[in-house]
Amino acid sequence: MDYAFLKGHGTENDFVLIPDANGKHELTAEQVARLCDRRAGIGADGVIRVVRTDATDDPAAVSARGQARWFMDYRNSDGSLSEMCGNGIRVLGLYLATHADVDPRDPLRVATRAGIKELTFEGDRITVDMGTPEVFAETKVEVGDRSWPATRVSMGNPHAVAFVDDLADAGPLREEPGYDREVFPEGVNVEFVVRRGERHVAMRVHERGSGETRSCGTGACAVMVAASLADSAERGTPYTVDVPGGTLEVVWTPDDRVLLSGPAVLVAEGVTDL
Ligand SMILES: N[C@@H](CCC[C@H](N)C(=O)O)C(=O)O
Repeated sequence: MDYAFLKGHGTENDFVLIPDANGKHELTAEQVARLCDRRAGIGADGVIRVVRTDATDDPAAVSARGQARWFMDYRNSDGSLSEMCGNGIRVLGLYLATHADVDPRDPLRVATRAGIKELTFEGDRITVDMGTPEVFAETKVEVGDRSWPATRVSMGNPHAVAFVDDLADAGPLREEPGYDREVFPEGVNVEFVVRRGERHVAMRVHERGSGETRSCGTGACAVMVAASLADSAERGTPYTVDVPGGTLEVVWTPDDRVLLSGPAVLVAEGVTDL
């Protein structure tokens, strides 16, 4: 069956969007993997089904009815579900502001599996209020025979943030880094970070369910939280987070919310039967 799609990215973290206002296109894991296939499919780090909260029975959408009109049904490229995607939700916001009756002069509330998030638009920059981070006891991550202590942060989805001497230390990241499966029974996104200057870091990420990607919005937030704690930085101090695909800005506000800002781009739209 043919259905519409769009392709977009946020700092080169790329997504296939499936507009599904009326909830007619439930996706299987196999379908998501086909769409994300970079040779036989459209190619992406993940798929976002854009569905109205009153048109799906996903519990996160059901509980957001009356507070958010749209739900981000996010899948990693292997078909697995994730709670949250910081770049994806900004691309979804751009799609709604350009293709639906969403006025970008107003804040937009979007339901996710990690709760309702609010987006604000400023030209081609979109900011998402990611809510309050949770920081847990230190853990560790491994690549080959190397291992690093890591800060465990939840941005609604799980992250382990390791400060390294050089981003090349993580190697080609073709395989999933090692981590404590008791701490992360549902897998984890692993970030490798170096300092670039004051309140300025650079990272690489191995995403749960997608492999190494060129950016990760929730990952950038987790990295900023870990760096800010290590720096004992005053809340409200903006951090610049360089990712392979661009640059993101992250602020941890005095009222304990993490704001993620960066570009979002739509590059194509069409019809597929994948
Ligand atoms: N790229 C995303 C995160 C996508 C989900 C992640 N792989 C997970 O499984 O939690 C972002 O921009 O945050």
